Amino acid sequence: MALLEVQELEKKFGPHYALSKISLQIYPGEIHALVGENGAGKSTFIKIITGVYPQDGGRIFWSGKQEMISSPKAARELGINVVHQDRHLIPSFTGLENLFLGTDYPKRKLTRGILWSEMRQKAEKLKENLGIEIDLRKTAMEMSPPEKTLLEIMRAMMMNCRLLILDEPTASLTDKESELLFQLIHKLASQGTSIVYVSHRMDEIFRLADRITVLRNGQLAGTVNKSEADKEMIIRLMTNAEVKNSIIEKKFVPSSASSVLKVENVATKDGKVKKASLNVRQGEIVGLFGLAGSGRTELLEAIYGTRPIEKGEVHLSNKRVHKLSPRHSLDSGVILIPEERRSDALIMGMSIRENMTLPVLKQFSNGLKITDRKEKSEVAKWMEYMNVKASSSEQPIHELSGGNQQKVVFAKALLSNPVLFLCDEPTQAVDVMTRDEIHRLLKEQADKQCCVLYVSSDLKDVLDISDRIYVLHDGVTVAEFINDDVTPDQILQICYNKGKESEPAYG
Ligand SMILES: Nc1ncnc2c1ncn2[C@@H]1O[C@H](COP(=O)(O)OP(=O)(O)OP(=O)(O)O)[C@@H](O)[C@H]1O
Repeated sequence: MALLEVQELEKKFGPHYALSKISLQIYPGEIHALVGENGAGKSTFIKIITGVYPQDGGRIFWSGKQEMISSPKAARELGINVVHQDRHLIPSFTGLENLFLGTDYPKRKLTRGILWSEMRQKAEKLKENLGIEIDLRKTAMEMSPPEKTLLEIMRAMMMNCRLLILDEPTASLTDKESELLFQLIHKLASQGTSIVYVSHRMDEIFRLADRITVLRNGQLAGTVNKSEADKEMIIRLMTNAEVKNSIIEKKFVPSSASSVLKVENVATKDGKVKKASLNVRQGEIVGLFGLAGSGRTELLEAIYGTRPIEKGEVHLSNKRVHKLSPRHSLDSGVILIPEERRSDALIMGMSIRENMTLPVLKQFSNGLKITDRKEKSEVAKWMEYMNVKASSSEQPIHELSGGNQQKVVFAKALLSNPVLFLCDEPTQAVDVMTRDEIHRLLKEQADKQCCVLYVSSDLKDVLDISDRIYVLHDGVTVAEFINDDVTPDQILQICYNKGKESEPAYG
């Protein structure tokens, strides 16, 4: 019997169906992947079965019994837990405190004092059962992304989870860290826990899933056994179109080409970047790869001017910048596409149009007022170009799916005609077609004599797009490769062999 069965599930936002007559079953111990283009309805489905949204139609059965999942608490009581991309941990709490969050701490009968030793014992037992090595004395903010994911999975299992939903769990993990996470997922499934695995990364889906459900425009495009499917078939189900294989040609930009960015021995005040040196030339796409905690985001922030530097020099177009700041970067045509785009790149209360044109309103002014027509036609052009799925440019940005928000961030960046893109995980959470689209677009920009510094935790992503690659380890740039015949292994060897301290925390 299915653990979870939904029949003809529906959800409407205004006149628009986000989900229409979805029926599927999840069996005990099954790893079930849920895939679909950005805006296909995956998050809406998860929100309904975890009690965040009420359904507008259809039925939900749990172990054969019809249920109304009216709140997240009701979902947890049934045994349904979700680990989100935006992790739900309290940063200043220790691992142990976070683990017991939302549960009744065990207390002494008379004094009501918390029984920490009992909590520790329970946590240790769970760690042993799951084969997890993690230091629960660390606070959540001291933990690396894989450690946080583990902690959330442990927390779910603490609550007797029977259906664990993982929403893009590998988004900021490297291949090796992901591989270890997969082992844990298999272990959970073999112990009887059902897994719903949401991801845009096809390799992982085929590596992990028993069955794959594809959503398209809020409808069920199909559920298939992995053994009977291949990537092309899944993409066809997602898009209803033939697969285009786009390979980005790498180019060799000679060292005599004019330098747009030069970073020399930069160290940040907080010590996250210790000694970084690199250069990016006109027309070039340069990848920056490192494990979680290597300082890749921090280096981009230092260059952009949001993370103070203590030592070293940054030169833009051969001029040393003495006072790095976001204002100076914007004025110099440097754009940062941040990893935390929801909080750092978009204003959730504003519309798509307002978000896109806010930094460049001057472009649309005739000296006296903003010319609406010009603004709207530019916005429409970029929305079409980026294939943003929305009811209109006036739709509030918070109503868009995660991937469509990412597309708006890109469109906004393009509107300001940058000379240098600093991209931090730009393809995170976007579907495979949009990933190719973003690559193509950056390539086009580079061909127009712009240039790109590209950070991604997905090594394949870096190898697919970059002309040259720097490797960052513990805040230090330790290697540089021309991306002609360099292999993923060569790069990972450097990352892992440079220091044992960056070993991921799995047992
Ligand atoms: N609160 C809301 N108000 C209005 N429309 C919404 C709301 N939440 C989602 N939608 C719409 O419902 C549709 C499905 O969105 P959903 O977030 O479920 O997609 P998704 O498959 O999870 O996409 P992604 O891969 O980009 O995260 C989209 O068209 C989205 O704009």
